[in-house]
Amino acid sequence: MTKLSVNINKLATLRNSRGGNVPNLVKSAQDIEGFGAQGITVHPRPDERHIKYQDAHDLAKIVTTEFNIEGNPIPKFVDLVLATKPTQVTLVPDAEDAITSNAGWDTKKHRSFLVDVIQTFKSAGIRTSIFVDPNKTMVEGAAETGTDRIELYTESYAKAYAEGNHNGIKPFTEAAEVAQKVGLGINAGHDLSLDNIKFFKDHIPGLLEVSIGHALICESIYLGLENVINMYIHRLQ
Ligand SMILES: CC(=O)[C@@H](O)[C@H](O)COP(=O)(O)O
Ligand SMILES: NCC(=O)COP(=O)(O)O
Repeated sequence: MTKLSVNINKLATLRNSRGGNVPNLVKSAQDIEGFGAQGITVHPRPDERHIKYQDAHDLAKIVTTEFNIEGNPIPKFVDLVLATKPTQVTLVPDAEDAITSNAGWDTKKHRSFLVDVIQTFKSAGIRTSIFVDPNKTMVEGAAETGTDRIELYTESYAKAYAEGNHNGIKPFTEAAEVAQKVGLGINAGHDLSLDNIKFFKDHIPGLLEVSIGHALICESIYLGLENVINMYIHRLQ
């Protein structure tokens, strides 16, 4: 079975746009779990443009499924993860000014840095995953860092699939086969959606978990519109 971890960054974006606490992230996470999701993901960025560091503390107290914190392991992120002790930390090499994550780790170049930081998290009992492109060398390099899992960066697959090109899955299937050979668990994420998730799942052996945020929240808004508009109309009669 592949677990669904819902990334709630976008709910925080919405909340922050008005100040205040609507939508309430803690209640949303509890409801998302109640609706069947098997995990909650957050990706606090250094500027706290959506998830605030305090959100990670608050969520750590109430998430009963798998709590996954993603981010670039700068010192204050490392401290946050060690203080909140999520089920999993996913290391992402994103620049401070990146709009969203846009590349996986160069696991060869950053090997010794990754070995150290992964050891720090694993010693604290936190499962580790590192964000990588679907590239054989990078996946083999990931195995040398001591990480438990990799997260395959799926943007290129999602883009190709949206353009009707199903060959975009090939490097991901190959990367997953390499990961299985070297004993790494496999997660995936970025731009996965209701449209592309089934084909992805069907072609990735051993897919343990997907984290999905942007599309899932957009789909929820769109698929909820009719219901909510009808509720307003009913109250206005
Ligand atoms: C790591 C990853 O793939 C990202 O998709 C990320 O978690 C989303 O971050 P933003 O919500 O800031 O775009
Ligand atoms: N790790 C990927 C993630 O958490 C969500 O990415 P996206 O669905 O917001 O692109």
